[in-house]
Amino acid sequence: MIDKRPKTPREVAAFSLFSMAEEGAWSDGALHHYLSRAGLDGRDAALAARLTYGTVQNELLLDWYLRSFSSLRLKKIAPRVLACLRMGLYQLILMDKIPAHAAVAETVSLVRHYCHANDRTVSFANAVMRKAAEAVEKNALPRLDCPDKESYYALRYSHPEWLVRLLSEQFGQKLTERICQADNADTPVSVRVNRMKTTPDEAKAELERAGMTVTPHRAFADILLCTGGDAAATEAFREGRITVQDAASALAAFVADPKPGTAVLDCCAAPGGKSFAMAEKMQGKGSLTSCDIYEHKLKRIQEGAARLGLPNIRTELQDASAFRAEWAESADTVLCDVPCSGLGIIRKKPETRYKDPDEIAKLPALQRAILENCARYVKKGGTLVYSTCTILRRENEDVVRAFLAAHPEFAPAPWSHPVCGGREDGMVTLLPPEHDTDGFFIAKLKRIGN
Ligand SMILES: C[S@@+](CC[C@H](N)C(=O)[O-])C[C@H]1O[C@@H](n2cnc3c(N)ncnc32)[C@H](O)[C@@H]1O
Repeated sequence: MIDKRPKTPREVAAFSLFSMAEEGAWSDGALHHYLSRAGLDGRDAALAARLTYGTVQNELLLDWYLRSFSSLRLKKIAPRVLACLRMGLYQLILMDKIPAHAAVAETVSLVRHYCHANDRTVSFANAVMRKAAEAVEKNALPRLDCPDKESYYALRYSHPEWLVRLLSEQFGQKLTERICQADNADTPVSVRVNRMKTTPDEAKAELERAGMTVTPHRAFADILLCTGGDAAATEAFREGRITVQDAASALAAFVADPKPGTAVLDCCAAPGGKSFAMAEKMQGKGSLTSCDIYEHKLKRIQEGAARLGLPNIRTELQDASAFRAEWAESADTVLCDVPCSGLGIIRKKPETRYKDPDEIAKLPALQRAILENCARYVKKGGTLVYSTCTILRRENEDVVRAFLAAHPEFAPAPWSHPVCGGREDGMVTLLPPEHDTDGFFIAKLKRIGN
């Protein structure tokens, strides 16, 4: 992280982008870090967030424009300078409230002060920004001429073309465009109310008193959507009356439906969101074993359980693809919330879209191995839930269908919820523009027998 304390929204955004480029930081983590150091007021903090996320969300489009204004190939531009120019073009081309002279002057100032730039580099940045400002002013930006709709969506909404083509095959062109749009929209922070400590009405009033605008989720009573503040910095959060969780993730716990006093295994549990929701449904009674393959992540689960007042969560370091003989047929409910491409949560983590597609293609084999292994822990008559935060069929229905074909002892278990209605085949793919949730997949299966 950069040592200097940022003082302005643009400095916060630029430092966040530098940390992403130089240290592989996540956008939300870097932004949170620099915002906490800057101590900006609410409006400036919102501007810093918009500049950071907007630049990442539109990176491919901004680079496409940049190529027509830059005398240098993008590969030849130093990473910090490139980040500043992208953010500058974002303000000029895609934001409507920033005066052009401010976007130009502030970008050049960032390059001069924070990019180890010599005079030539500063002049270069100035020339790029001035050319872009002139094109915007004369309404003479280059047109996005693309050979087909998929390549247009890929450029317009800065999604990799391989992803847009896969989504288009699965969902059709219209819905694919809406998914890409939703991925770039401002998203409220979603919190789930801990019913063991408060009610949705009380939590809403408390968050409003803390200055936030709070809207209950249209179909999920425990979920409140918050804007205008940091829900995780409130007393309600610190004292465990709320936790940050999307409706889709909370829905997975609802679907698992663990009863008080039963034995539950959460195989890929960190940082613990679904374990917490399940433990609350169990009213703190029974045993919930929350496993992860990374020891340091178990601490996050323990801290969350303590904050929320959930005595029945126990953590275990365990590889979900490796068999633990003593756990065979021991759990009433098993949740496999497997590692996945994360392509359903682009609206929260915009850089997820730029992950290596070759790495993503390897995931179904691991997901299948985890499901196969953890299914062995389900008691006869027990429940197995498989979930991901991706919307790619090959990580979702394909994994579950292959599993069911090989395991006649399991069958789909129907369920229903106002978020998505009745699911006769036990499965749902949630989409941000349709369900007001993250993109997500949930499948509920039952082990046959008593
Ligand atoms: C999608 S996240 C789980 C999110 C979590 N269920 C929640 O609701 O907060 C997947 C988790 O699986 C863990 N993981 C990855 N490979 C694993 C494996 N082979 N066995 C167990 N956990 C694994 C990751 O460390 C990560 O914490």
